[in-house]
Amino acid sequence: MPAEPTPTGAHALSTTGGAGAAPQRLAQAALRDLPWEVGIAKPDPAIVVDGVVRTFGGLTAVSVDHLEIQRGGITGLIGPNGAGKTTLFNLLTGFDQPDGGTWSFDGRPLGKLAPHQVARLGVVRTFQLTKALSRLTVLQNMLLGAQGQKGESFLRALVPGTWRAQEKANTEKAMELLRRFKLDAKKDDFAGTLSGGQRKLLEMARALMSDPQVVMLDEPMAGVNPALTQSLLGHVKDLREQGMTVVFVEHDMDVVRDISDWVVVMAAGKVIAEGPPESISQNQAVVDAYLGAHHDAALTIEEEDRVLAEAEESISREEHPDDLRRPGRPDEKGTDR
Ligand SMILES: Nc1ncnc2c1ncn2[C@@H]1O[C@H](COP(=O)(O)OP(=O)(O)OP(=O)(O)O)[C@@H](O)[C@H]1O
Repeated sequence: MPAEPTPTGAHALSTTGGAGAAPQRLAQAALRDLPWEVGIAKPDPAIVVDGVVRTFGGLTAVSVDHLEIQRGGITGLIGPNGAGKTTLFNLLTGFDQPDGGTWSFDGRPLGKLAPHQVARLGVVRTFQLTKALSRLTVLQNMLLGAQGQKGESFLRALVPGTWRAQEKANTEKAMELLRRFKLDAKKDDFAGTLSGGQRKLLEMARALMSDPQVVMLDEPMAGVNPALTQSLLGHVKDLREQGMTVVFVEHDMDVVRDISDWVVVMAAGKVIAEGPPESISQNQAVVDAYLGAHHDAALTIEEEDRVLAEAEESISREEHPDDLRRPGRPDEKGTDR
């Protein structure tokens, strides 16, 4: 465990009140000086999770004892594949229900609410565009966002009359967002014709149609080319500048380090570490559970040797498929059985 910094900033925040300063700057300052402890209380939490457990058969996908997400900050959620990040997102936004536990936004319990109800309260998440959505235009997708992310019941939202009264205002808002995300020229294109990066931008823009206070982004940079990555990163930072609370799942540690004010690390369903980005690589539990196991980690010399030996073996097998008595194959030497 790293040495704990003195929590001067958090206390300074609560005593000075920071009159006139931007809320997001205060959030960042407060987070910077918090102890790096799992479950640590935040000065001004937007989301509080308590004892949330989700099992699938015998597998515990999520088991989070206590987690607070600071208002106005960007929190990165990382962990190896299968750690439970997406399941936690699903639970917090009403797309899945837990076996037990409670969670709240601004002190209001969010349990047992449907996704569009959670969205109406101000918490939205991005999710993969479905095939059906790809057959709607960019603008239609945006207008669906205004319906509070009903998701799969989008057909109902398209029935004339259910949204006509608000359509003009919503269209203006949608166009404004599309301009911001540089997608306005594509408003009449089918979403399915957009590139991966443009779809991510559309997802983010659509999430903003319901004026959220908390935005949860599930791998916003995945599949995005480097040119658009910078643009997406800029948009995520913009959300914070506008006072929103951002939680995002990401595998790319450079991205995590670049934009996170705070990082939460999950492994096997549990939060195993939290702290500012610079704390993460210093935490042995994280290195063991996450960085060491991660597919992006550089190979050690021993691993490289093993991979090379396996490749040579495989090439040799292809070149001499009939040579079953080749030396170096343990199962044929009769010694390893
Ligand atoms: N609907 C489901 N039915 C059965 N098991 C599930 C279901 N959803 C998730 N799981 C399991 O729960 C565990 C957590 O999965 P989850 O997708 O939340 O992990 P993750 O951290 O988001 O992983 P990744 O980084 O690969 O997206 C995994 O073992 C997964 O196989």
